[in-house]
Amino acid sequence: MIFKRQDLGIDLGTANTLVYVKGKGIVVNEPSVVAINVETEEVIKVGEEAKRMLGKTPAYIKAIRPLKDGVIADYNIALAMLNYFINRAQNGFSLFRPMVVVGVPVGITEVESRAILEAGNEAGAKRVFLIEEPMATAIGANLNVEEPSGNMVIDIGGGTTEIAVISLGSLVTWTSIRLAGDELDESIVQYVREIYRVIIGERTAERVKMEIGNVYPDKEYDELETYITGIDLSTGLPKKLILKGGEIREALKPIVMQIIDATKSTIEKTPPELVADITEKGIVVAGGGSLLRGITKLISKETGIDAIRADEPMTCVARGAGMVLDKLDILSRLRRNE
Ligand SMILES: Nc1ncnc2c1ncn2[C@@H]1O[C@H](COP(=O)(O)OP(=O)(O)OP(=O)(O)O)[C@@H](O)[C@H]1O
Repeated sequence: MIFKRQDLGIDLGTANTLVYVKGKGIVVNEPSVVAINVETEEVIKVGEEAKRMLGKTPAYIKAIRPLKDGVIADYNIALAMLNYFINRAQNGFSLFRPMVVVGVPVGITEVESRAILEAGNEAGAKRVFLIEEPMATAIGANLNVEEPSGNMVIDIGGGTTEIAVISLGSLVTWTSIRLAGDELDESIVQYVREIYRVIIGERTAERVKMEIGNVYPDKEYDELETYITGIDLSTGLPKKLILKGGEIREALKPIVMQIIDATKSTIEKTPPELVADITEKGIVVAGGGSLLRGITKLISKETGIDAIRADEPMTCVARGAGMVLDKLDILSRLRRNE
């Protein structure tokens, strides 16, 4: 039993859900996947164990990702997942209902934000606040978002890429595109199908991206390689292949260049004084996509502004969402349930 209220910051992500507890740090960091029994609708597994089942379930079990493009796609499953993670974060029963701050994409609609507010409430939160992901990222990356000076962040997640310039505690310019890690995986699936006539699943594609994915021309990256096994389209039988870093860079390029274009257009919309600040401080890159080899170099080359990967780039949103509970000025401006 817990006798003190424990407020939470949550990154309810398309790929991963993280929960930050004030004073304790990140206490939940698991894939946003739920396995259910389709006959009884009972939840079988949540998180890592459910992710291992993706693409490998018998007919009566379904492994579901309840978020798509950063928003709830399946309300009941998302609620079950949120419930489970909030309970885990609180380590069992608590006497007090927590205040919860959830990171959400900037481009979220009214209906989409209401779904998250309601799910948070039903999952036991006393009050739910929604913070725009780039703002949470910036706070989590320890940028001084309240000063009258431009700070630029790019958060490349699983479902969305969020780009924003922040000054005086608010977003000044931003772009949110529904193109991120999932689409990078999909481009690897397509590449292998087109070039080798072999079908692979999304989990294999994600592994390839993590092991040899790269976006900046470099001999060292060209030489990276990994093995995959897929199904040969012409025989219907398994086929082993070796994939090389150079070809994966080409496969990822169309998506990555759209992220670069969105970054450039955000800079173009930004007032010159703030661009001058950003040029001095650099662009902070976070989210799982910031781990792609060469991404900061590519952003620097394409924009002419230094890009730096945030420390612990995959936990920035959850940490920032938790830390904003102490920033009353910003907290008071966030969307919340009444
Ligand atoms: N080493 C790596 N190289 C490239 N991509 C990676 C690496 N590690 C993780 N990723 C990718 O990062 C993505 C997940 O990032 P993150 O957890 O920041 O997203 P999310 O918060 O769940 O998504 P969103 O913000 O879009 O809702 C996945 O697509 C994953 O494949």
